[in-house]
Amino acid sequence: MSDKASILVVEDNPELREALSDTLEYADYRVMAVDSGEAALEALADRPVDMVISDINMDGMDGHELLQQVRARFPVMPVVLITAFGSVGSSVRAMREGAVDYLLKPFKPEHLLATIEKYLAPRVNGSNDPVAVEPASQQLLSLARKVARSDATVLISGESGTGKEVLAQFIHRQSARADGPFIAINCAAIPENMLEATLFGHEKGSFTGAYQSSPGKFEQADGGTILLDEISEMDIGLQAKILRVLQEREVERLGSRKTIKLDVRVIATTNRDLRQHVRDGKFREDLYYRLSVFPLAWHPLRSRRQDIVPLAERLLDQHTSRMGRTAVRLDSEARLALTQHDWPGNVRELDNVLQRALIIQDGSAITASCLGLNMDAGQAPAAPEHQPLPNASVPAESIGLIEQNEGDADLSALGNDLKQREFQIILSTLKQQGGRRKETAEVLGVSARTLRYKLARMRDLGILGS
Ligand SMILES: Nc1ncnc2c1ncn2[C@@H]1O[C@H](COP(=O)(O)OP(=O)(O)OP(=O)(O)O)[C@@H](O)[C@H]1O
Repeated sequence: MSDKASILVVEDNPELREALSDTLEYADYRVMAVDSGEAALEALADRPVDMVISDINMDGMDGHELLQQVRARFPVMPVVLITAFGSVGSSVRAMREGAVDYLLKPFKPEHLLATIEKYLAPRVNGSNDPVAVEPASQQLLSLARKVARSDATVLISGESGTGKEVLAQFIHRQSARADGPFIAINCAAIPENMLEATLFGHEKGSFTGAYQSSPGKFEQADGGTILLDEISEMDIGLQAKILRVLQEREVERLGSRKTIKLDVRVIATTNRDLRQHVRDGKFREDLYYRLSVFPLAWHPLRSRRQDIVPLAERLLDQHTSRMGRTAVRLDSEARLALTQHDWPGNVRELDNVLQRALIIQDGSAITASCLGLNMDAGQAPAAPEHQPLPNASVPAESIGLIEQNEGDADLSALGNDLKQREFQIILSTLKQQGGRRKETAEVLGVSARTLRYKLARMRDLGILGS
């Protein structure tokens, strides 16, 4: 996958469009150029874009309206509007409506590039950064990026395997402490009687077996970040000591009276509802408030289905390159099966399923049957390889019926099963028609426009590649 940022240029003047595209391509951006607001929305539905640069004065949908539509669909997408010389009103309006900036015609290529650099988020598809395609995940990442710039304590919550540690590392890397250490400690994995010494360090002879002095994790993290993973599992007595460290920013090793000043950013994670834990008397309320200065929550994977396939592709890339194997892709039915599954074990479960699939798969593609997901109770079986041509009236009805529920983006809601079957029918018909959309629409008894819309939705969910 390319790591270049992708820019959508919207300009109805062909010469200017070409000049913009050339400048951007020359600067090593991936460029998509379209001539209208309507075409821009189609392009955005079709493939991932990092930034939109649009002219204001265009026939049909103008730049202001496009800005509104983009903001409604992709709230964190930076949009820069190009305004005509002298139209101060337009530029003010653009900023008020949420454009990150405007460019006044005529502008120099350097000015265009500097503006882009300023607003383009650091690439999130670098091999270590969290995958975030679902708008809610992108928002979380954008919040994380903002908080990274401060020294605020962060509490990351989320079910097990959602990516809390990945997010904590991301915050560290995005912070001014990036060159300092990142020290993670799993509070649930260390025996209770050892946790205190592990965190705070100890002096020689401070307890039986302490033959040498040793710094604790807090000291090791000095100048960097400490991650207190699964903090909810920490003994209530130790919680008081952590609170003191957070307040005083200093530690004392076990068996020592010397205080050691600390410069550490603290990130904690929990897969429990920490507030409930407080109500149950198992977690100190004062520590809870200290930690949750800036709370961030990962949704479970089943609530961010657009992340599933991109995550799967990232994980597959990582495994195949580690194994020295050539790249392996997911076929359409595998993508569908992945998107359908509810992932109670979140990304960790996804990773396990993919590793298992890599072992049993012997071609260059992973199919739905390699994943073994349809064996789970409650899952609709994946479409067979050669599904008979569906009766035209069935999908036509189902498409019409589902159309009424289009606003309902949560596939796990009622009607989920029907939608999944619809996707399977579209896929198998497309396959039978050799990918020809016109014929596929005819067989399904729907308009080309409806089919295009359905395919764009399937692409959004990662069921179809772009
Ligand atoms: N957004 C993401 N992008 C890339 N990889 C991810 C992402 N989220 C999770 N992973 C991968 O999934 C696995 C689980 O992630 P992680 O350990 O961060 O989860 P966790 O929420 O901290 O889990 P636990 O609560 O069980 O400790 C890791 O292998 C991680 O690399």
